[in-house]
Amino acid sequence: MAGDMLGWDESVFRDEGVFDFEYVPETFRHRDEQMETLKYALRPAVRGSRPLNVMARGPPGTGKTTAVQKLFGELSGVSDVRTVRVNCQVDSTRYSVFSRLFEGLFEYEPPTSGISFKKLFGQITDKLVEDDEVMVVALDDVNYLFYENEASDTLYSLLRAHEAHAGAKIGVVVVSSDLDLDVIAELDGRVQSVFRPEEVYFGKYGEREIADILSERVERGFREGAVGPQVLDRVAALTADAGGDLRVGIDLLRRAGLNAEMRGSTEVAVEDVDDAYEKAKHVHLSRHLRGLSESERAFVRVLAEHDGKRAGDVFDAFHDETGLGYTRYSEIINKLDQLGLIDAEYAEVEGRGRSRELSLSYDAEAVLDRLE
Ligand SMILES: Nc1ncnc2c1ncn2[C@@H]1O[C@H](COP(=O)(O)OP(=O)(O)OP(=O)(O)O)[C@@H](O)[C@H]1O
Repeated sequence: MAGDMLGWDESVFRDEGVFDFEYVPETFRHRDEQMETLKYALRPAVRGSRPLNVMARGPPGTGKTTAVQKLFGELSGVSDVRTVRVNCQVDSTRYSVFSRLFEGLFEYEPPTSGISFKKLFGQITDKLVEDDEVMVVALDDVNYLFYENEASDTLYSLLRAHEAHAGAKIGVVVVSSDLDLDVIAELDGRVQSVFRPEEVYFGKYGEREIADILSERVERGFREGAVGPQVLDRVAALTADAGGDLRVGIDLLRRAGLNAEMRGSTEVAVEDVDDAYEKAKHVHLSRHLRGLSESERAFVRVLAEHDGKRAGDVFDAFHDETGLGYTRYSEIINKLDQLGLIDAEYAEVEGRGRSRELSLSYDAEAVLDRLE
């Protein structure tokens, strides 16, 4: 067998586990500012006081969950602080959120016989008071509580815990990746009056930042020399193009590695990345399209017919089709741009100043196929 071919017991990977989505990275670059604000808000907990509440927002895959996991990891090392992260996509009612908190605190599930919310809540706060501990709760993907209309009740209970149960100290970190959702405005007035969180924004990573972050993953995940700078740059460029969700890049690295192995090569090639992207991108495309509303789908359909045209011209066609106005039209453009489904680029137009040109980020035919 040639020297650069893989034997059965060989692999391009050193540790494939670093490409798992649950993997918490060793170093967390380009998020210092966000981590500082979070630490500032939570610091009182270390001194035994109720921390400030925080709202963290930003598009998908920008490190919000990772920031919470890192901080909670550090805080759990400090005695008298309890941390619980709730994934609201899974636990999307007040009752299930508090069941999760109970479990985090007692390390066993609450009785399934169905105790009342009041009782569940009382047991949690009693325990905190008894042990003289502060609890920090992260409501990750809080947008799902809003979709279920449970957000106000859940937050109200958490934020007023110290009034309902003297001595109970709870701080809340709310995390949302739905940029269309104005978290504060959507809450009831009674919650708004007690919820004045510190705000932390997680912006999209740029291409250089993506390459920098992924280079660490490459170092840990691949054998030396398996992934060269060109491959890394290609992955970063495709990830940035697809909207900047770091998960896309991590997934591409892993798939490209598997492609190289399939060829029996010890080195990942740029073509391995491109092949992986060809296959994976439609997975993302279908996922995005499934989540769109009727008017958003209508917009995508119109754009497929007017790919690369100026925003004004596309609007005329969109308006003819749907009867919707310019405000809604702009909102749709911004959302789909954020999702990485379309590109909205400013271009100089002779004699008319700047105007936006709109194009689909995917092949129009592939999009139309999947819209049906
Ligand atoms: N600065 C970074 N350094 C290393 N890895 C990172 C960084 N930012 C994000 N990641 C990785 O990218 C992936 C997505 O990050 P994370 O889940 O924290 O994003 P998120 O903003 O919470 O996404 P969502 O809003 O979709 O839940 C994770 O695998 C995480 O390890």
